[in-house]
Amino acid sequence: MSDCSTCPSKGSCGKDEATCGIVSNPHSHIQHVIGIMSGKGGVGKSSMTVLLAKQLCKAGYRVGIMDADMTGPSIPRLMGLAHEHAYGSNDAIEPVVDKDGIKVMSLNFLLEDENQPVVWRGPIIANAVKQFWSDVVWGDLDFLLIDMPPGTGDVALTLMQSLPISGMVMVSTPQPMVSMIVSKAINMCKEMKIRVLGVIENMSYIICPDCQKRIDLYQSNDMEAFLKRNDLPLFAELPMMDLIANIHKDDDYTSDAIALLDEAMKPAVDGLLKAL
Ligand SMILES: Nc1ncnc2c1ncn2[C@@H]1O[C@H](COP(=O)(O)OP(=O)(O)OP(=O)(O)O)[C@@H](O)[C@H]1O
Repeated sequence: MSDCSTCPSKGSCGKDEATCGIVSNPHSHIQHVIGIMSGKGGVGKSSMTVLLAKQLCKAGYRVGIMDADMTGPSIPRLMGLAHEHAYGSNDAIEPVVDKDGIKVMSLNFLLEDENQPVVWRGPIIANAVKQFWSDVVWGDLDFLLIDMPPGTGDVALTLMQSLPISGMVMVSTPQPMVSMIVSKAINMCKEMKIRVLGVIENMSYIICPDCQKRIDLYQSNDMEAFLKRNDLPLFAELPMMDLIANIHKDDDYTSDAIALLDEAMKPAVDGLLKAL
């Protein structure tokens, strides 16, 4: 049964207790449920989910990731957990836990082979994603980050209607077409009465390997106007870097590369904590 007193969205939610369909797992106590959304595919939403989780974990928070991108689940690979499986009984599933203690649930952990496609109709996918909330034993978490499916379709709608999302972080890239599509996702959140907390601009620039100078990839960027139009803060700008593309092998990188990424991600974590 839904229970507003234990809900992470208590105080910021537009649903009413009588009609709310959120059924919490009695073994999960989650303080903040944060969705990571983009509207457009391929902009780095899953990568940003993983980077945020790693940074929050480094800062001492207890973190989980729900991979709700059911037809294109990439979190296991990005977390270096591609060969793991999740196990459980009839009504409880244990998440996979990574080397740093980040708890992860993805449909790929339930498939025999990660290359197996999920050819399911929308309502079945929607039910499966709801089970990631109700049946997974998340335990005590400060943050559950949800890697939302790309776009503003059926599964995104189900998640917004059925899960107590405290706020959404939008991921964009510096192209006008992307910000137009991300605007649709922002407007969807508004309609669903879910607070958009801020924006991470990914693939904003590259760093010259010789002089370490920042090189912006596009001459004109309408991000400032986009943020103003939507009254949103820019949490961080992330460079294109090999380490992000290979985040599952972050142990192989130099401390300089790790420090550079930490520095780029720090404002994103600070922005998120401030917005809550
Ligand atoms: N800043 C970056 N630097 C280098 N590569 C990146 C960066 N951000 C993302 N990538 C790479 O771009 C590809 C797409 O990233 P990712 O899967 O995170 O995007 P997505 O928005 O979640 O995609 P989808 O819509 O398919 O879920 C991946 O191969 C990822 O490694």
